[in-house]
Amino acid sequence: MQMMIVLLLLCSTIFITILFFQKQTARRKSNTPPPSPPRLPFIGNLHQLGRYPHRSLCFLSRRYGPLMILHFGRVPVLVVSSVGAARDVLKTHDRVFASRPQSKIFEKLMYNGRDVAVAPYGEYWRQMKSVCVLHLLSHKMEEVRTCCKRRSSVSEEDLQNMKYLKAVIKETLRLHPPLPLLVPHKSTQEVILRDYGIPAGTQVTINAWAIGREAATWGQDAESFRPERHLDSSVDFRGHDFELIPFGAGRRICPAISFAAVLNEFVLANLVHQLNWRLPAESNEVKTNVAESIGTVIHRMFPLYAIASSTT
Ligand code: HEM
Repeated sequence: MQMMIVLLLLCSTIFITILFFQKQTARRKSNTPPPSPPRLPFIGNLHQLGRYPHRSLCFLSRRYGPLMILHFGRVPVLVVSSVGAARDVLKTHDRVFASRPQSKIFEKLMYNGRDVAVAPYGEYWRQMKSVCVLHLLSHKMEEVRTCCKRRSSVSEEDLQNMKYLKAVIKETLRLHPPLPLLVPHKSTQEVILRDYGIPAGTQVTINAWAIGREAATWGQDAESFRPERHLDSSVDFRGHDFELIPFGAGRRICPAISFAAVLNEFVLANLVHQLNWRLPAESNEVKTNVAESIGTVIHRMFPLYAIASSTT
């Protein structure tokens, strides 16, 4: 009997000690912030962003890792640059990171910050988003469908079979996402991400451009435009596959994905089907130069001139 009591006491002491150490380690881990490149007074790391922030951040992430903290002036920003880290933020902790940072620019340009795209996470945003999806976009999609049916010689059934056309659109969005850093997110509570402590109120930037070019996912030819890679792959841009997130993922995903996909496919299919296309003789260099120009969204620095002629 005495032996049993001693054994029980011993087991509970071991158990309590393990619990204590686990708690201590978790506390130590949660106090560790993600790595940061050295910063300058006042401007922080702003000088390292350059003309193409998505490229500079991708370069920095190779040294500091898929989760790093940069300072935009005095504001700490968590930069997310890998498939796994994006999944952690946009899926595992989706609710925590579903808010938006507020800024004077958003206030001035986006209806006092009340536009659905920049509204903080909460009841107002929820209502705006459901209105947006249910009414505006479904109505617009119907409009596109009826209008396309009347004017187009490519039907929706035809589109289902145009596997290569869909692959071209996917490959374009992989290498050239119009919003390479998505729209900034903000955390609303403290969270531990891959052993790093992320305080509530942290601004988050997700580098969809870097993720779309990750060699570990896309192979050694990740930088090449090769639509064929999508023909036998189930990876899609609808927010389930974190390898391809030009529309974001999780609660803040672009509500217009279906609308934009249908529109892109119809327009491209009809342009190719109804017209013959050729390049002006002198434009060979421009044709291959896909340099980016920075604006609200990324676009070509050198416009592509092409000559259309009737197929009849
Ligand atoms: C190819 C076309 C498009 C692309 C690549 C795109 C991409 C995106 C991205 C990356 C986001 C932010 C996702 C995030 O924060 O994680 C977004 C949000 C949003 N997009 Fe789009 N978008 C496109 C077209 C459109 C169109 C045509 C509309 C409207 C008709 C639209 C309406 C919105 C709205 C309202 C949000 C904010 C959602 C929220 O904050 O809850 N988008 N889009």
